[in-house]
Amino acid sequence: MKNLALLTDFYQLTMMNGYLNNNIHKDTVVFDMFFRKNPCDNGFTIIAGIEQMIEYIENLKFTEEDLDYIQSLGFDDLFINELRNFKFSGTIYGVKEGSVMFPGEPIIRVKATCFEAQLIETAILNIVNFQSLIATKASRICTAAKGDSVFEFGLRRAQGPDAGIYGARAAVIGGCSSTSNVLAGKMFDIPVVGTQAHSWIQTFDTELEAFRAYAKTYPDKCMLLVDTYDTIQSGVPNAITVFNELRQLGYEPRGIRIDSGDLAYLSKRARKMLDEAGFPNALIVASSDLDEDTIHSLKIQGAVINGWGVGTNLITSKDCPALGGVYKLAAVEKNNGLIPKIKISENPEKITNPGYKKVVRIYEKCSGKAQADLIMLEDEIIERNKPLTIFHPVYTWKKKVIANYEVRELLIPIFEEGILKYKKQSIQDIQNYVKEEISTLWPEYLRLKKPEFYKVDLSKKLWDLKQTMVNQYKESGEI
Ligand SMILES: Nc1ncnc2c1ncn2[C@@H]1O[C@H](COP(=O)(O)OP(=O)(O)OP(=O)(O)O)[C@@H](O)[C@H]1O
Ligand SMILES: O=P(O)(O)OC[C@H]1O[C@H](OP(=O)(O)OP(=O)(O)O)[C@H](O)[C@@H]1O
Ligand SMILES: O=C(O)c1cccnc1
Ligand SMILES: [Mg+2]
Repeated sequence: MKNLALLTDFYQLTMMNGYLNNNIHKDTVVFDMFFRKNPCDNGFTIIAGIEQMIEYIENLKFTEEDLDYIQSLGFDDLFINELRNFKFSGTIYGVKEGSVMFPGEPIIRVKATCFEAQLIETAILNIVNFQSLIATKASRICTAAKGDSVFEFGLRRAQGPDAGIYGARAAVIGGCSSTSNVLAGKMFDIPVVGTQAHSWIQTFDTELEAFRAYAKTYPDKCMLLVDTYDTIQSGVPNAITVFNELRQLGYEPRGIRIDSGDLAYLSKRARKMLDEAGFPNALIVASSDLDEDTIHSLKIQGAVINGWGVGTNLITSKDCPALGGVYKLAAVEKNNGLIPKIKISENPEKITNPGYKKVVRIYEKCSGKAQADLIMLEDEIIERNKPLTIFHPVYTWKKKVIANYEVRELLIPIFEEGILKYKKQSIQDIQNYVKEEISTLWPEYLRLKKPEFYKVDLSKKLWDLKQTMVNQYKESGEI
């Protein structure tokens, strides 16, 4: 990964310089990254970008050129010298890449000097927010496609090169089978696939010539774009002609792509024509401004489509263009102990959860399904042989007693005192992990429209701490 040391907001530098000036820059603090709302009103969020966050931290070093630039912004030698020796030496816990997470839960927990923890806020959010957004959008589209292959075709519409590259990675994590993006294919070992554009068909004098030329070059992977002129009158009949010629040469065609028109009607007609011509295995791929709603609707209409090429709406997450992950101070170290910190807000949902925390997922033993998540203070222990009572953090009378459960801690070590502990995984393994994670959720949380809210509760101890701190503030005006 390129040098991203300057990929931060200016105020992080001014605060770092201020901590240094006040000689508190080596004080340890704890920050949590979390989000408040699932993208696209989905029932969950898939976390992606953990490996890029790791690369960013590992490569975090200021070059002399960077330092010259920072100095030109008005900082003094003391600050520049401190930055010259910068190396991340803190501890980061986070969820495994591909985890399914919910609003309010710590996704990444940084314990580091305030100098270090402050610098990395912006890049962590930039990296993890975007990839998690696209992974979640991809998962919605793949859910609508019900197991059919979804091809990521969005590079030309992505918000710049990085979004195209990392969006393709996230799309595959979320369930897409491949990308058209060759650079992303190389960087992340993602399968790259493609058909041909209308320009290929238009370049030749006739559609039939164009199909023949393509089949000659790629006899064993011949997928033909049939909608340039008239899908039913010319595209599909010409494709069948060329498929018959290929078969005589001993090759089986791959199929056709339809990129415009009424995809339900055209796919049904095309399927019938291909079947009657003896090509029941020829695939029908559709593209054209698709998203989860259109795919869902096409399925209901009985469209006969085997694969879906999805570009713009996926790579830009068009209906929900940002995931609002935030990074909030939760504790500061004083006399070797961590003092919890809280951010008060008029909006109760925005009051942060104070303290050094962890998050656990509670699974029903018999079904293996996730029941609820519990945010707890790090030193709390669940006595696993006893029933567990959880309660709603706002409507506290809403209680649930869970017996026969298993518990899993979701935050795992990523860096311990600057040393990398996280084992990177192949993209295929991450995609499989996402599928496993989703399979632990009851179907109510998987609905694309109005999914059930998954329970994310606070432990009694954390809830008490939060109330005490809020009350203390309300009574004295101070924390
Ligand atoms: N049967 C269908 N039901 C619901 N939506 C459909 C159906 N068929 C196509 N669509 C969607 O309708 C939209 C049609 O787009 P548009 O009106 O731009 O025309 P087009 O068919 O793509 O033609 P062209 O590319 O020639 O302009 C696309 O978003 C497509 O996914
Ligand atoms: O529709 P999307 O989901 O963004 O998928 C990618 C689109 O990119 C290509 O055409 P392009 O949009 O460049 O031109 P066209 O729509 O005129 O075919 C392709 O044929 C798809 O239609
Ligand atoms: O290979 C394709 O068919 C393709 C690639 C990018 C965008 N649209 C289509
Ligand atoms: Mg288009």
